[in-house]
Amino acid sequence: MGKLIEIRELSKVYQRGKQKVEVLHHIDLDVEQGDFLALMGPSGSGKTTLLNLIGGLDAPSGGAISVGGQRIDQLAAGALAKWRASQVGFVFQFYNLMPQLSAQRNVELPLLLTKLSAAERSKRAAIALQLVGLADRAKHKPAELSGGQQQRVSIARAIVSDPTLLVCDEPTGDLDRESAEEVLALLGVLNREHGKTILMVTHDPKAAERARHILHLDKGRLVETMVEGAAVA
Ligand SMILES: Nc1ncnc2c1ncn2[C@@H]1O[C@H](COP(=O)(O)OP(=O)(O)OP(=O)(O)O)[C@@H](O)[C@H]1O
Repeated sequence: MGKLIEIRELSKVYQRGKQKVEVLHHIDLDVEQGDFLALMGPSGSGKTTLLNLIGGLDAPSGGAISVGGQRIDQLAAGALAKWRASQVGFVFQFYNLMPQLSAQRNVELPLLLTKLSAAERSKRAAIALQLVGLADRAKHKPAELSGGQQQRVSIARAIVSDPTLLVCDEPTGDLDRESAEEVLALLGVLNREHGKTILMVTHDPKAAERARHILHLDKGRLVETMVEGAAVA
């Protein structure tokens, strides 16, 4: 399938008062197109930081990140935002839906940044909601949906722009087992049948088992895993 993500010598330093704290230490990682990668590790090990760098939400302190051949660490803020809008879908633990908007309108939101007509936006959002099994909930507001349904709306929002990469930060962290399984099954379908490359941070070993590979981060370093084809470069 080929390589989608190439990370070399990636580091991230946060300034805390006068102190510098290096939370990622020279990370090397390759991710194949079509992979489904679970990222595990203790609290504070840098998982969210790494995910946000790969998704272009934050800039590294050093090193290189290429996604689809594009050096995203070298893009200026505006170009990075454009890249992100077209290439990455984000799924968060607490859904981050707009409470006053219907499911349909929430899913349409990323398309407001495009030149698509209102009719086309509406059509694409309806298709995305159908794909996550919530066509009949399009008019509901988030408060009128269960946690699992809200997370599926947020997944519809993440895929509505047809991005290559889905970045999921503890997507099942706020869900009961049954809803978590539904969300994981949906991510599996998006990976296998729609070719989405998925990076998922999780604390849940059952969630991690649904991925193709599991990576462990410890104190800002990737540690080798025993899983087949471990992707540490
Ligand atoms: N904006 C920031 N400024 C300063 N320090 C930060 C910032 N963001 C994160 N950190 C620190 O970086 C370290 C790694 O944080 P990160 O959120 O990436 O860890 P994590 O592995 O995702 O943790 P958790 O599992 O608890 O979500 C932590 O020590 C955290 O306090």
